[in-house]
Amino acid sequence: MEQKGIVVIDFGGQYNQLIARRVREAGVFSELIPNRTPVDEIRKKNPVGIILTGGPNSVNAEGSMTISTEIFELGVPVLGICYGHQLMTKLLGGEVVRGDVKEYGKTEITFEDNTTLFDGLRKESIVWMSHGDTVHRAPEGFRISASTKDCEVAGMENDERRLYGIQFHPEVVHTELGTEILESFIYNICKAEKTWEMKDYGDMKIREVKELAGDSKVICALSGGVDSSVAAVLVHKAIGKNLTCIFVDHGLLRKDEGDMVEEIFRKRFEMNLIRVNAEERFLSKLKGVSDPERKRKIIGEEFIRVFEEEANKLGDIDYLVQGTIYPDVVESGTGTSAVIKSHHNVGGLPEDMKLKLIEPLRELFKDEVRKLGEELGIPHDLVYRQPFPGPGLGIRVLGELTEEKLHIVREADAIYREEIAKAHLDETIWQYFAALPNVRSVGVMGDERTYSHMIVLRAVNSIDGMTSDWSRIPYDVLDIVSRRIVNEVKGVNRVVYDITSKPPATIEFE
Ligand SMILES: Nc1ncnc2c1ncn2[C@@H]1O[C@H](COP(=O)(O)OP(=O)(O)OP(=O)(O)O)[C@@H](O)[C@H]1O
Ligand SMILES: O=c1[nH]c(=O)c2[nH+]cn([C@@H]3O[C@H](COP(=O)(O)O)[C@@H](O)[C@H]3O)c2[nH]1
Ligand SMILES: NC(=O)CC[C@H](N)C(=O)O
Ligand SMILES: [Mg+2]
Repeated sequence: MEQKGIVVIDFGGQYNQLIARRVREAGVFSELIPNRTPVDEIRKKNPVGIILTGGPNSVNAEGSMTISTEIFELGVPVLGICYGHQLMTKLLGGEVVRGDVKEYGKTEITFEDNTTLFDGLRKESIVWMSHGDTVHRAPEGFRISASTKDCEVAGMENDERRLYGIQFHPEVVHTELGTEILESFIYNICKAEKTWEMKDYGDMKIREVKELAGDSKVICALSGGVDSSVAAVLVHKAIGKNLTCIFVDHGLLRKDEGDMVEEIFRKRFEMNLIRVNAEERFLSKLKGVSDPERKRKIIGEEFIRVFEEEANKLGDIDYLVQGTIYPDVVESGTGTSAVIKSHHNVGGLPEDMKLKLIEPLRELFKDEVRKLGEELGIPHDLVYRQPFPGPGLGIRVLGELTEEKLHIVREADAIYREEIAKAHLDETIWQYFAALPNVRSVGVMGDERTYSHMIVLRAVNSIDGMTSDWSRIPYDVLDIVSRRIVNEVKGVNRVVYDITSKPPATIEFE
């Protein structure tokens, strides 16, 4: 029987779809399936290998996600990653404990000599971790293949049974040898054949949209950002003039952004575009609300109400296109994965929504969307714009929004962006912005006491938005930005720079 690639079993981790994507990138078909899938069904798929993903549970907690031990008896190599590594340990008789020291983000690791999984790789490298539990004792028959300062069993293997466990995440780009390690599992251990190519994704989606929409009219939620621009161009190729894009100025955009988006879009694209100025209705709905998830849900619902009204004006419209991408989906919670934040376009949608969604980019990550955008002929500078979240400054002013705070963060952000561009750092930093925490502190300005707002600057390097590290912006640039913000933006007396990676932080603050 033909072997069908690598099955990735979902225990609710943040990077699960990323694992399947990395396997496909390596040239082997891969799909993500729920952990409740009966082992018999997995057997029928006849996989060449199985990967158990990470997840938010603790294997020792009651009711935590699990799988039948038959999975280890299929004669197919199994790689457990993070939660998967811990689960393999527990199910096979080893011991998992709450670690004294937890590891989040960048971690130095040492690979042992003569391992199978790390064969041919240098001994010391950097991996990305995100765990609180730790394997205290590997199951019988396993030997330790890697360790870190705080985690003795960071890797374990049992060649006879072809079972492998690793505590770190090889699927995230910040793990230095991640691709090599996954390829070692795929090719050296599973002996998979290269049969999968990620081509014609755009053509496939264009065909799907054509079939779905037929001759009917469709609207597209367009922010001027990367994802919705790519989605709009793709759908436009499928249905042409039947597409109308709707850009909402919700009063939470950056300085001058509304006019800029409108101008660029009208100049560069031949698509119908409606701009809706909805500042007042968004701000009045958000008045007095300080909980981040409440804010996200209010913004998500209000977006849809605006789209519904515009759809009614245009006549008979069933479909709404959104530039939703996979990180929006997984961070909003999928049932197995935890809710990290409800992205307005997924977890923030109202329940009583009438428009049906078309989301051609839903399985993709940011860097894949960019590649697709260039293939569709969208100019490089548009495709490589930095991301800006749909809820905008609404989640960059932490806690309750006021006109004053929005003004402060907008001005500070504009200065920051101007200086980053002057220093030619805008091409290399993935995303950078100012945020306003709900904190005041004491300062002394012109010999007088001040008690004013603090601005936080954030800049991160990432590829797919799933993990990130903070950018090492030269001190001189930070110095100019700080001085300009305090001098030019009234109501600010302190500027700090965020030096946290994701995980444990996220890129945005709410
Ligand atoms: N101001 C807006 N007006 C209309 N639709 C919006 C607006 N902001 C966001 N959306 C919709 O929500 C989706 C998700 O927003 P998100 O910010 O993740 O994507 P984007 O703006 O298209 O791309 P980027 O990540 O580059 O900012 C968008 O693709 C778009 O469909
Ligand atoms: O469409 C969006 N709707 C949202 O509600 C939202 N929240 C965060 N982001 C963007 O997603 C990426 C990952 O963000 P976080 O690390 O903050 O979760 C970063 O690029 C964020 O800017 C959003 N995009
Ligand atoms: N990323 C993971 O898979 C984490 C596993 C488990 N929840 C822990 O904290 O150790
Ligand atoms: Mg955006």
